[in-house]
Amino acid sequence: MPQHASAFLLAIEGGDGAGKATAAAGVAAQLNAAGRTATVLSFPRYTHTLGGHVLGDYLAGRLPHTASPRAMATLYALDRLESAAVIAAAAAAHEVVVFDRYIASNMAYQAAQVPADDARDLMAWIARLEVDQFGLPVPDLSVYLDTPADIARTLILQKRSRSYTDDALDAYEADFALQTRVRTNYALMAAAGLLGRWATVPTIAAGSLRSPLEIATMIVDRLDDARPDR
Ligand SMILES: Nc1ncnc2c1ncn2[C@@H]1O[C@H](COP(=O)(O)OP(=O)(O)O)[C@@H](O)[C@H]1O
Ligand SMILES: Cc1cn([C@H]2C[C@H](O)[C@@H](COP(=O)(O)OP(=O)(O)O)O2)c(=O)[nH]c1=O
Repeated sequence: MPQHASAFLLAIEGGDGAGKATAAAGVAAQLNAAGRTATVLSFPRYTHTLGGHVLGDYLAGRLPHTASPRAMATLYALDRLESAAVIAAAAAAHEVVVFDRYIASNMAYQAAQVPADDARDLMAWIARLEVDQFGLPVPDLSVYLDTPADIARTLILQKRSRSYTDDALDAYEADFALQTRVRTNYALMAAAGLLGRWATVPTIAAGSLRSPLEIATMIVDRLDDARPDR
């Protein structure tokens, strides 16, 4: 198996229904077709980790009470900590590891649950927890898929059924105001370069959704901009 000690870590980020899973799969397919080995890791890993199982129960509304944003952030971070060996193995065996959500999701979503004035502090707290304390790698590039909330909602409702809930919308997806704050947080993180380098990819052009192929191509172009020597 080829070893790529310095695999490029590409995080696909955005709100629910922004098209992340589709884009992540498309990017990996394009890279693999070009002979550049790539794999996708999706977070949360609901069925693989203890943290993921608990999160699935929470998102499906099966837990008896709400948890604080810091407690929730810790569960999501635990899911990644439990996956550290899987991340390392993927990075050792591929040139590019594509994350379908990563640490920035925790920052965007949990900071959307606190007053706006406290959002930056919570984002910094999560980055310290995951990177400094848990030792998780910072991505080489995070791509923010900028999909307007109304389009994203339509896409969510088209989505296949999920492992942790039979509902069409999970607890976060059903909260439209939350999705708007999440988008604001992503824009802030991308502008400030929190958690490393960012590129924003608008999924809408002239009022219509770009094709999955076009979106994947735009992301691969950003990846090559970030790593011009490869
Ligand atoms: N560019 C696109 N054009 C048309 N449909 C799309 C596009 N991207 C995603 N979809 C569809 O929208 C739904 C949500 O996409 P998905 O990639 O699962 O989003 P996310 O992972 O961000 O929640 C899926 O049914 C998917 O097939
Ligand atoms: C990975 C991650 C997700 N989230 C949130 C974003 C989503 O609203 C929710 C579920 O993630 P997601 O995998 O996008 O759910 P789905 O299976 O519906 O695509 O968890 C965090 O708050 N922190 C995290 O670290």
